[in-house]
Amino acid sequence: MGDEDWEAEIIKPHMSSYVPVFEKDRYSSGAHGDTFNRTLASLSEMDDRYSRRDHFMRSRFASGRSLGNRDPGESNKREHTSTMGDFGVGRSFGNRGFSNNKFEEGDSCSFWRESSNDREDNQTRNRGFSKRDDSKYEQDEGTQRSGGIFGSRRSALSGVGKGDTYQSRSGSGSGRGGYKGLNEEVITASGKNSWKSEAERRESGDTQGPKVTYIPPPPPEDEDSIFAHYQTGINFDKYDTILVEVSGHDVPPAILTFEEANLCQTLNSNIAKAGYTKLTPVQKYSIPIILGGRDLMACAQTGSGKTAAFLLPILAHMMRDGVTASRFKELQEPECIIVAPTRELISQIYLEARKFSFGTCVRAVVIYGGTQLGHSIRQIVQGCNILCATPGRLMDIIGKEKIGLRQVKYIVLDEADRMLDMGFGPEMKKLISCPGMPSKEQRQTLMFSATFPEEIQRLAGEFLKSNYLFVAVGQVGGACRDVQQTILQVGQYSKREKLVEILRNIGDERTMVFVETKKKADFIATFLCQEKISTTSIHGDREQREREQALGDFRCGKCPVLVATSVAARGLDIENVQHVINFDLPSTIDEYVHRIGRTGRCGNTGRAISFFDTESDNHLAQPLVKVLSDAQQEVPAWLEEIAFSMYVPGFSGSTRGNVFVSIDTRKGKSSLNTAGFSSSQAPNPVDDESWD
Ligand SMILES: Nc1ncnc2c1ncn2[C@@H]1O[C@H](COP(=O)(O)OP(=O)(O)OP(=O)(O)O)[C@@H](O)[C@H]1O
Repeated sequence: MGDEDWEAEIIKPHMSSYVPVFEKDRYSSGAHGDTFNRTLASLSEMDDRYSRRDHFMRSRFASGRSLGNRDPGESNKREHTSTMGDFGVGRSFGNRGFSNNKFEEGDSCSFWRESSNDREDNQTRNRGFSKRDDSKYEQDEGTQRSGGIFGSRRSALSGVGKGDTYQSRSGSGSGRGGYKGLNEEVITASGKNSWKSEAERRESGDTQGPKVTYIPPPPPEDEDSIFAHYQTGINFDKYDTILVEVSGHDVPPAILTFEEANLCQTLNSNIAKAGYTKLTPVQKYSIPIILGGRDLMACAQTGSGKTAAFLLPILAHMMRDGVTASRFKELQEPECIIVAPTRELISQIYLEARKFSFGTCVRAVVIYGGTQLGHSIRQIVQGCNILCATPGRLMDIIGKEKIGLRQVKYIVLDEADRMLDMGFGPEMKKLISCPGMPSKEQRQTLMFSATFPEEIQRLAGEFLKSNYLFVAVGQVGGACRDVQQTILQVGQYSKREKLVEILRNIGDERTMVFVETKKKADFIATFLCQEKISTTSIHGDREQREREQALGDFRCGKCPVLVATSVAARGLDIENVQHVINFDLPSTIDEYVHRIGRTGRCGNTGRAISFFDTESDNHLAQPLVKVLSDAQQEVPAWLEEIAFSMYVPGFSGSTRGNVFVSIDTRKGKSSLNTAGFSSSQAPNPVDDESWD
C-alpha cells in the first residue's frame, strides 16, 4: 500500500464505543464523550490498520522482533526497506492539512513522521488577544476543580470532575500546555509594555479564546501530607564517594552535617520532619556557598537533592534577616523568585518551599500557566515572600503590576540550562532587565541542573556575578549511576509490540514511557489501554486540569503507566518510579539524562530501557556510548559499532551525529559542541512541542 492509501485510510472517521481506562470515567455520554469516542475510534481504526501493517512487516521480515541481535548494517537495510515500501521515508504527514483541531476531527494520521504541526507554537499562531481588565481578577470566572498535583505523594488523587471533557486539543486555547516561540514585546492599549510574547498571552489566558478558568486544588494543610516523603535508597550513602569539583575563588568549605549549617530551630525541625538526616553532596557544597552570599551554578545528578540545596540556605537567610510576615497588598514585593520550565515542576518546588518554611512567617506562592490568572493574582496579593513561577505567568503578573521586584534578593533558575536556552532565555533576559529588578551585583543568582552545556554556561555569565562558583558533582551532564540503562535496537514498527512485552513483564511497577510528540503520547496511551494496561498521559496539549489529574493518577498508582512527552522529563520527583522507557529517544543526550533520571532517585535504584531506532537515532550513538560508559553501564557492541561508524575525524560538515559538531537537522542549525553530547541552543520540534 502506498503513502496515499495509508493517509486516506486513516483519516476516515469511525465510530467505536471503546473508552480507555485513563479517561473511562469521564465519557459515558454527551457531546464531549462522542468527540472523544470518535477520536479514539480513529485511533483504534488506525491502530488496527497499523497492526496489520506491522504484522505484514514482521511476516515480511521474520526476524523483525529480534533486531537487537542483528548486524546493524543488516538491520538498517531491512528497516529502511520496509519504511520506504510502506510509510515513505521523508514524507511528512504532519505537514498536510493539520490544524488546531486536528485530533478531534479524526485527522489522526502522522504519528510517525509528524513534526511541526505537533508543536506548541503552531497552535498559537494567528490568535488574537485582548488585554483583560486587571480588576476582574476578583471575579469568579468559574472553577474546574479536580484532583491535582498538590497531593501528598502517598495520597490518592481522585474525583474526576463530572462533565470533564477530553478536549484539550480542541483549540480553545484554554489551558493548553505550550508556550514558546515568539518573544516580541507588546505595547498594550495603555501604552505600557506588557513584556509578553504571544505565547505568554496564550498561557495566561489573555487571548480572544475562552478564558482559562482552571483553579488548581489547594495544597494539603495537614502536617503529615506536607512532610510526606519517600525513603532514601540503598545507594544513598554511595553519594559520598562521588567526586565533587568546585571552581572559582575563595570557595567556602563544605559542610558535612546539617548542624554545621547553623540553621534556625524551625528549619532544623522541618528538615528532620522531612526525613533528611544526611546531606547529599550538592547540599554539602551549595549550602555554605549560598549562605556565604555567593552566586552559584551547580550541576549534580538527577534526584540528588538540588531543590533543598537552594531552598534551605535561602530560607535561612530570610530568617536571619528577619523577614516580615507578608500581608495583603495589591503590590507584593517577594524576596525570592524561583523559576522552572514546567508547571508540574514549579508546583513541586513550591511544595518543597512550603514544607521547609512550615512554621515560619515566610509565605511561598506558586503561579503557572494553564490556570486562571485571577487565581494567581489572588494568591499573590495575600502575601508573597517566595514566588515560584513558570516564566510566562511570571512575566504576565509583572506586566500587571502585581509584583514589584525591588526587594528581590534571590533569583533561582532550576533546570537552568533549559531556562537559558533559546526557548526561555529571552524571557529570563527580560526578567533580569525588568524595571526595579536589582542588578546582579545587588542580588544572589543561583542556577541548578543535572546538565550544563558549555554554550549555556557561557550565556549564564550575563546573569551571574563574575566571582560566581561552579559546583560539579560527578561528571557534568552524567547520568545517575543508580539507573540501570539498557539500549535495545528496535525499529519503529516493532516498538509497540516490544513495549507491551516489557510492560507485561514489569507488571504493576510504576513506569514512565517517553515519546516524541503529543499526538503519539495520546496514541500510545490509548493503545496501551486497549491492551488492558492502565495508562494515562501527560503532554502540552492536555488541559492543565487533565495534566494534574494524570500525574495524580500516576503518583497514587491508579495508572501505573504514564506516557509522556519531554514536558515530564525534568525535575519531577515521583515516588517509586521504577522504570523509564524511551519509546522514542530524545533528540539530545541531555534530555536522555533528565528522562532516565525520573527513576533511581535519592539513592534508590531504577531501570531505563531505550528503543534505539537506527533510522533516526544514530546521531545519539556516540553520546550514548559515553553516557553509558561514564555511568559504568554495559555498552552493546552494535551501539559501539554505530558510534564508530558515525565518527569522521576532522570532518565538520553537516553529518548529523558527528561528535564534534552537533546539528539539529530539523532546525537546520548547527552549533559547536565540544563534547558532542550536549543539547544545542536551538530547541528542536520535539522540544518545542513539549514545554509549557
Ligand atoms: N538530604 C536528603 N535526605 C533525604 N532525602 C533527600 C535529601 N535531599 C533530597 N532528598 C529527597 O530526594 C528527592 C530528590 O530530590 P530533588 O527533587 O531535589 O532532586 P534533584 O537533584 O533536584 O533532581 P532533578 O535533577 O531530577 O531535578 C526528593 O524526594 C527529596 O525530598
